[in-house]
Amino acid sequence: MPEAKISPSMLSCDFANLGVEAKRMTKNGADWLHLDVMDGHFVPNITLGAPIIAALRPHTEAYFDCHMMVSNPLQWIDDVAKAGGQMYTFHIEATEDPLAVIRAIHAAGMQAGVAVKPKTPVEAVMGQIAEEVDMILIMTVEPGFGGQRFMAECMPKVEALRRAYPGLDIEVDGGLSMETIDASADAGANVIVAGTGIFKAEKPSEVISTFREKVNTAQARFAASQ
Ligand SMILES: O=C(CO)[C@H](O)[C@H](O)COP(=O)(O)O
Repeated sequence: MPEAKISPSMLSCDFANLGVEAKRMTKNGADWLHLDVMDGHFVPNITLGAPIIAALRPHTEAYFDCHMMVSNPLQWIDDVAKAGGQMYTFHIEATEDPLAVIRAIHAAGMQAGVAVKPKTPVEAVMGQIAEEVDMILIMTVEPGFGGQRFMAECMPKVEALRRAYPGLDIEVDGGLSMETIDASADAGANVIVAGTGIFKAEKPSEVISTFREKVNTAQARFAASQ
């Protein structure tokens, strides 16, 4: 049964204090840190890249969950691996040869994730791709910016994946909060990314522990029904 992993999106942190913010999240119970890499081409925004990941690496032992919103996913694999990235999640929409990208990520010593945008059908990552990746990310907003509305209409994709791949890590990202966690957990997601919902909360530790409890309860229910 895949366990809950809560991955605060550093997109919502104080970028002038990245190391302090990373430590604040792990102190509050975060399992992973979600690093949103944007290149200004795949999405209309620019955030951080390998040099900043490398600068952050000595400040925390947290697992670096790198979400690569870039138009050429092969280009950054070695840089991110050297910088200390551990999960390298690329977008299925950004490549014509996803298996080559997955294999290059594994060859660089990282885990491989594949992400799908809200309008991309889940079938695009099922079959051979799902069998080779370590995680599938179902975007619940259009990638590019934090603070957007959660798209519940993406939940059937999570349900279909969980039915087909009971042991797979399935991540959701975008608009996750105390109001939207139930829909995500009940659909079968076990890796929860939240920026605004955690960083802007009065008590981030309570949000993180609630997310974890809801995911683990839903996963146990799902396992019992198998
Ligand atoms: O990938 C992202 C945007 O592309 C962010 O991780 C995501 O939107 C998180 O922010 P929030 O929880 O505020 O929606």
